[in-house]
This record gives sequence, structure tokens and C-alpha cells, in this order.
Amino acid sequence: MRTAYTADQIRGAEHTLMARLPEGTLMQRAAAGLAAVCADLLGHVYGRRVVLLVGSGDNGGDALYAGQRLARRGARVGAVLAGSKTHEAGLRALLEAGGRVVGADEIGAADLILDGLVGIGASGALREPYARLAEAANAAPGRVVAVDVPSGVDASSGRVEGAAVRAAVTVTMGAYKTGLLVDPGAEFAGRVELVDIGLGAYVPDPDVVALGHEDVARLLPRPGAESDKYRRGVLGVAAGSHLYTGAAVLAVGGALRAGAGMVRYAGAEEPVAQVRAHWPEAVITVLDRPSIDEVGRVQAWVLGPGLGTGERAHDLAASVLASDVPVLIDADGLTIVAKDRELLRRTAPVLLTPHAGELARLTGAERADIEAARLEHVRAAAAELGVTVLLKGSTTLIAGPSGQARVNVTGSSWLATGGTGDVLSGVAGALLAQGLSCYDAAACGAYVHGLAGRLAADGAPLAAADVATAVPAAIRAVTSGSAYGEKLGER
Ligand SMILES: NC(=O)C1=CN([C@@H]2O[C@H](COP(=O)(O)OP(=O)(O)OC[C@H]3O[C@@H](n4cnc5c(N)ncnc54)[C@H](O)[C@@H]3O)[C@@H](O)[C@H]2O)[C@@H](O)CC1
Ligand SMILES: [K+]
Repeated sequence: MRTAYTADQIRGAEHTLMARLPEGTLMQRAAAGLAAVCADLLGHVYGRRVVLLVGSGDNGGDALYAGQRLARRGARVGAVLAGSKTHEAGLRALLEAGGRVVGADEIGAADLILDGLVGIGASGALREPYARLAEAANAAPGRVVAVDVPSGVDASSGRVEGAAVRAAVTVTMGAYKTGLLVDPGAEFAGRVELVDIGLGAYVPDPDVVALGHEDVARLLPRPGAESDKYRRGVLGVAAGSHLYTGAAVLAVGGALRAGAGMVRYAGAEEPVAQVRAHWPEAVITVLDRPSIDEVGRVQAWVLGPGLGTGERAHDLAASVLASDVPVLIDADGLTIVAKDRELLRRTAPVLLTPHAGELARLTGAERADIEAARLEHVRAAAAELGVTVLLKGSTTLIAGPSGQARVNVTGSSWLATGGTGDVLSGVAGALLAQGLSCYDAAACGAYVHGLAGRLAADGAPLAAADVATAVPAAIRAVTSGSAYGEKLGER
């Protein structure tokens, strides 16, 4: 499990820890870790060109002391001093080790660029000359390593307003910052390396959590000796229409592959024919009227993929939501409840799985605003609607109604293709039917689905059906502890 924190949380913990240590200890620990990662990236250090972008705060101090360590090992280290002031002791240390102060024109010739412009002390968009230096680093051929946080990325939220450093690696001090895990910030951070500076015992409850293999393995339901198909969880799927038959096939496929004891599919004749052809395992009800009265007992429903948004779809949604079991609402189901919020008034749990555009329809926010501040918006929507919300995207976020939030780090850009969302609804729905809470079903579903996407893609394009096929392999990888695809920043 990775736990991440806001800048204020980190600052509080650092304050407590710093009071117990000789002055400068934490910065030396940070610099040592930073220099080690840089040396690793450089391969051999002697003679290599390193340019430090040094801001006016302690983030610049970290860069200067790391530069000192690299200079001692024979690197040619130059510092671009960007601020109105500079960490004096750090600069002295660098110069004594043979480093120099250089102009921004040297950025282009560097093998490695260390971004120490701003860290958790930043506020708002980068000012000049920082913004210009960030752009120069991005345009340069050398590897860019961000100190603590890529400058221009808000450490607490992942927001990026204006220019920001695009790092190959971010070396973060003491604990992960939320903005390194949440897009757009996560995209700028590249691979994230955590340096232990002894902060662990002093951090409060995390702002956001990213599950790992071991957490998901612990949460995933496993059939016991006494399990039969009913006890393993029966999922109802209300999806597909005469126009959109594929969504039904993919949702049912995802559910079957994710361990539902049984899937009851309820739909019109056209999607029924397709579901039957693909999944003889599914138990079918052809719906003559928009009601689930004739469908047998289920433990959870998936509602919405390819359902359409007309009157008939609305009435079917109302019938599903009138049941007393958890309901996952996706795609057209989201459009229906966005127009008729009353449908969400129910006592059994609800899990919504929108992308940013669908969330915009639900809450009335602008899509661009949601994309810019994804965590804030998913949390607000969950609190306002009193449900669990999974916001799809390059980093998928999950928020519960009382403010808890998780981020999924297994996603892959190959998953951005039609139909993968339908598979996800089936996977998460199957987990709901097996008794997981909405929050756990969403997080485990996203995790397994992301991993299945990586396995299916393996560096090449995939079709949504391939993701469903790869779900058992993903579950196997999780439960056997294989490290495949677990590293942050590998996307
Ligand atoms: N406090 C500690 O004990 C430790 C701090 N560490 C480092 O210190 C950093 C925090 O240092 P600081 O609190 O000094 O803050 P930063 O160095 O992150 O930034 C503060 C400085 O940046 C300027 N600034 C803020 N926003 C700006 C913007 N948008 N454009 C241009 N300039 C801007 C401010 O005027 C201020 O001078 C951490 O990110 C980490 O790198 C580490 O050394 C670990 C230990
Ligand atoms: K930085």
C-alpha cells in the first residue's frame, strides 16, 4: 500500500521530526537519497554534466547538497540560481566541492538536470524565471530528475497551472505527496522514488491511498469449500440495447471472469442473442417490459452500459434501483440518474463509475475543471450524492461519501479504447455481488482491470474483449504476489 499526503500534512510531520534532530539532518538525508538516485541514473558519475535548477527555498537546498555529493564523485556540476535568494550553506558546500554557478544556456548540454526550483512550499503557477527554466529543462535532451515534486505540480492535488517540469524520475522525501499519484501531476512525475528520511512515525492518516498487490489479494473474495454458485455471488446485468449489444457482452464477460458465481443478464432480444452467443454461462431473461420483476434473486446489479437513455431505459433503471441490493451505475445509467437524481434515493449502496464528462453531467461542473482537479471533484461528488464514485481516467480515483479516497495506479494508456469501461463495470459488479463494499469493489475492480489491460496490451493495442480475457491472469498475478506492473510511474 502506498500512502500519500498533502503538503500541509508533510510540513507538520517534518516540523515535529526536525525538532528532535540536529539542524540540517533531514536535508542531508534527502540529499543523500537524491544523489544516490542520480548516480544510479547516470551509471558512472565521473565527468558527467549535471545542471541544478535552484529555487529560493529548501527544495533548492536539497538540490545543492545533492550536487555537492555528485561533484565530490567527479561530476561537473553547475547551478542555475533562479531565486532572489539561495540556500547559502548549500551553495557554499557545492562550490567547495568544485561545483560552479552557471547560466541557463548550460541546461541543453547537461546529462542530468535536477529540478530544485520549488517543492511543497510552492503556491500557484510558476513565476518567472522559474517557468522559463522548467520549459528549458523539458526541451533539453538530458534526463530530468525532480526534487520532491516536479516544479509546477501542486503537491497536494496534482493540479498543474501553466508551465511544469516533466520529470523522468521524481525523488520524493519522507512520504508520497498526493499530487504525485493523481493526474495531471502523476503524468509529470514519471517514476517516483521515495527517500526515507525518518518521517514515517510522524505522518497523520493519509490523504489518499494506493492499493498494492498484497492489499488487493487480501480483499479479493475467494470461494470456500462450502461455496455454491449462489453463495459466490449472483450479479444481475441490465445493459445493452438493440443499438448497443456489445456493451452487454463485455459487461457480462468482465463479470464472469471476475468470479461471479452466476450472472443473470436481463435485456431486449437483440443483446440477449449476442450475450447468449458469447456467454452460454449467463442466465438470460428477455425483458418484455422495463422491469426486473421476472429476474431471479441477485446480490448486486450492474446498470447502464449501452442501455440507451429513453423512457424504457429510464423505467428499467428505476426498477433496478428500487431493489434492495447494491447497484453499480455506469454509462447510460449515469445519464439517466443525472436527469433524474431522485432515482439515487435508496438505502442500499450505490457505486457510480463515470469518466470526467459523465461526472460533469452529474454535478453540473465543467469537464475541464474536473480534469484539472480530479481528486477534489470526485470527493465532492461522493459527498454530495452520498454514494461511492469511481472517476475513470489515466489515474482512476475512488471516493467514498465520507471523504476517504483511493487512487489506482495499475492503469495503462492502452486501456483508453472503446468498451473497456463496460468490462470494468462487470468486474467491479462481480466483486460487489461477492460481498465487497462499494469502496473495496471499486478499488479492487479498477486494480484488476488495469492489470488485465497491461497484460492484454503487453506494449501493443488491445480490444476490450482482450481485457476481459486477461482478468483471470491479473487476479492470478495479484494473488500469487507477482510484481508485474506494480511499480509507480510504469504506464
Ligand atoms: N523542511 C524540511 O525539513 C525538509 C525539507 N525538504 C525540502 O524542502 C522543500 C520545502 O522547502 P520550502 O518550504 O523552503 O519551500 P520550497 O523550496 O518548496 O519553495 C519555497 C520558495 O519558493 C518560492 N515560490 C513559491 N511558489 C512559487 C512559484 N509559484 N513560483 C516561483 N517561486 C515560488 C517562495 O517564494 C519560496 O522562496 C521540500 O519540498 C523538500 O524538497 C527536504 O530537504 C526534507 C527536509
Ligand atoms: K522540484
